[in-house]
Amino acid sequence: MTATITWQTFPDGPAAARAAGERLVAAVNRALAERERADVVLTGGSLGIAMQRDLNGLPEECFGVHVWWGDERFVPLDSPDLNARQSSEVWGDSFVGAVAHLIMTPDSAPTPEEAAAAYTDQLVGVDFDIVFLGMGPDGHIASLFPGHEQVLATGVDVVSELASPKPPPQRVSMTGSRLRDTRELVLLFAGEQKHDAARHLLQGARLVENETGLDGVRTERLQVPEFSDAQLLEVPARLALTDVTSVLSDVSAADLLS
Ligand SMILES: O=C(O)[C@H](O)[C@@H](O)[C@H](O)[C@H](O)COP(=O)(O)O
Repeated sequence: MTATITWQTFPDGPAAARAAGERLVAAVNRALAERERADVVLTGGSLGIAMQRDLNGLPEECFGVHVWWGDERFVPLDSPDLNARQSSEVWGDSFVGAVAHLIMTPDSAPTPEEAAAAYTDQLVGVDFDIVFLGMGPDGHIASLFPGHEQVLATGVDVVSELASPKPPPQRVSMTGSRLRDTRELVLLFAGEQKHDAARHLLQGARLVENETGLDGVRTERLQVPEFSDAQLLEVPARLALTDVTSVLSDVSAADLLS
């Protein structure tokens, strides 16, 4: 099935991260108002962590907010590499009272497979309000890497990765189908080193709308084709392109397509 995605362009990575943080706050407040519960899925990486800093507008007490991680590095709880640790270190007073659903680490799970199975159990019946994903220069999202069979996993919510090309090698990741099953999805990336992957990401896409708001933010809408398994394996970030996806970046789609 084809999808129509939204693409917003910002002057730089920090500005895109701030916009992502605003999306997070809006999604939490809307979900709390509607169902007294909000389920947000965070990610690691430079912008994935930066967007969680200085959040304005969250309730002082975040009861009913459930925080999940789309992927986690399988490292000890006290490791500086742990995505959840990096998140909580930038939260400050945000998310007081929220439930943080940590993926098990080697402190409590003997293997990444067991951590993946335990997270699968926790996720039963959970509806995501918003999912955030970063993209690596190789086109990976979460811990779904080009050429790795986990990219095409179906009928399973969480997988393990034992040989990640991005250190650390052992990881746990939600699958493409679980990450796509959300009310809103934000794919966030910036920097020259990501532009090649972004060009590939948009292969076969067609620009259908283009406007610049009063705030100077350019918003484009693009139709993306249905991707084959081979195309998903080549650029796993294609999994993130759905009708509810907004890409927040420092480069416009038009520039990448030209
Ligand atoms: O744990 C991780 O490493 C991630 O979840 C990973 O998918 C990350 O989001 C991208 O690699 C982008 O990271 P950068 O923004 O640092 O390039």
